[in-house]
Amino acid sequence: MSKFNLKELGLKDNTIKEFESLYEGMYLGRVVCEQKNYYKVITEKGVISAKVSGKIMYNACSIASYPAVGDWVAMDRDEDAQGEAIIHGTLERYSKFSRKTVGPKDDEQIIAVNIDTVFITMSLNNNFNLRRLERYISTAWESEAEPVVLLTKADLCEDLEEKLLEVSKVAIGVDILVVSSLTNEGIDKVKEYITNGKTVAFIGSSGVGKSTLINKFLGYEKMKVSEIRESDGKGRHTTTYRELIVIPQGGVVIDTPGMRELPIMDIEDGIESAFRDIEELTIQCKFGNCTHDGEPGCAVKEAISKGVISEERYKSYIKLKKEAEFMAKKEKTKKLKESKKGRIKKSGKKDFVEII
Ligand SMILES: Nc1nc2c(ncn2[C@@H]2O[C@H](COP(=O)(O)OP(=O)(O)OP(=O)(O)O)[C@@H](O)[C@H]2O)c(=O)[nH]1
Ligand SMILES: [Zn+2]
Repeated sequence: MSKFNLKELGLKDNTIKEFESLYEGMYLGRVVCEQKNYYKVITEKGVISAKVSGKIMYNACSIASYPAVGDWVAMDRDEDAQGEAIIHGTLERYSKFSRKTVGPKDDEQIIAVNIDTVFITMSLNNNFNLRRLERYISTAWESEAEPVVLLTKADLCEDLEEKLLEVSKVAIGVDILVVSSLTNEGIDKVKEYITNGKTVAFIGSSGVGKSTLINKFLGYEKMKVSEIRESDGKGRHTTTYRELIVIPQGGVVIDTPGMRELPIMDIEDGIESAFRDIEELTIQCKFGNCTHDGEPGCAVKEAISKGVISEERYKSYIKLKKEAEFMAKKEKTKKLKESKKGRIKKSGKKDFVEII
């Protein structure tokens, strides 16, 4: 008898179609977590251990081509057999939240895939930073999941109205929720997104209260929560790896370790969506090739001088665009090199412990 209904775990019709056409005789599962190349995968019968086939390893172009938390994978061994199942393929992802790895390398690091909603979690005390929020929102739009801004620790905020106004100016077209795990304010609003067949991910800095919230949805303390010094808002990293969690009342949650930085990949489309206010203005500039740097009839400069758009937001937009353009160029060169080389071997070192 089946223990889990895969549709309730987020399986979509397109994935089923793809699976049936490509992986006859195999079975489907969803990656729960990954550590040192070993995967935990949830199937209809329960959670099993798995590893990728030699062929996947051989053909992998980068770490990002390996299965990630939230992926649907095709496996060949019967779930009741002893030992690990072998993953033979990853089904197409309908959304992917990723960043550039921290440090000098330009590799992509996948944070979560196949998510319907990405909760951009930011606390209303020390962690509050609009520029960082813009970075997260841009990445979230690029991911193809629906971004929702989740402002936590409302109980520690004394100027909520003001902060909400500021957030509403940068989170255009994005739902904004305010919660407190201490008073339970707003928790039900978050629950509305976590329903049967839906997958949500909590993303944000360390210590903003992601695990505390997830424990609330679970009804028990699954996720370790570390004490945080409220004086400077700094906390130890508690969540050390990404994990997919099935919520008993329905829905799937992906918890991710707190991020210190969010270096971006080539997310130009995401930036366009996040900064649609500025993008719309650029079309109104007198000159089609306006650089918004002092030309006459510049709608962007005019909006800034009138206070419609803040100078800081505009600078943030330019900075992100430059970063994304740089990454786009890098990606292009890298793809060219890869196609010449054929493949890249995965190094043994993995990124599951996220001290970043
Ligand atoms: N005052 C207050 N404290 C909270 C709230 N939510 C969480 N905290 C506290 O904030 C600290 C960090 O919470 P976590 O849930 O571990 O934060 P996290 O985002 O999961 O952190 P990482 O696992 O490091 O990414 C703990 O001391 C919590 O008790 C809240 O709504 N109000
Ligand atoms: Zn202009």
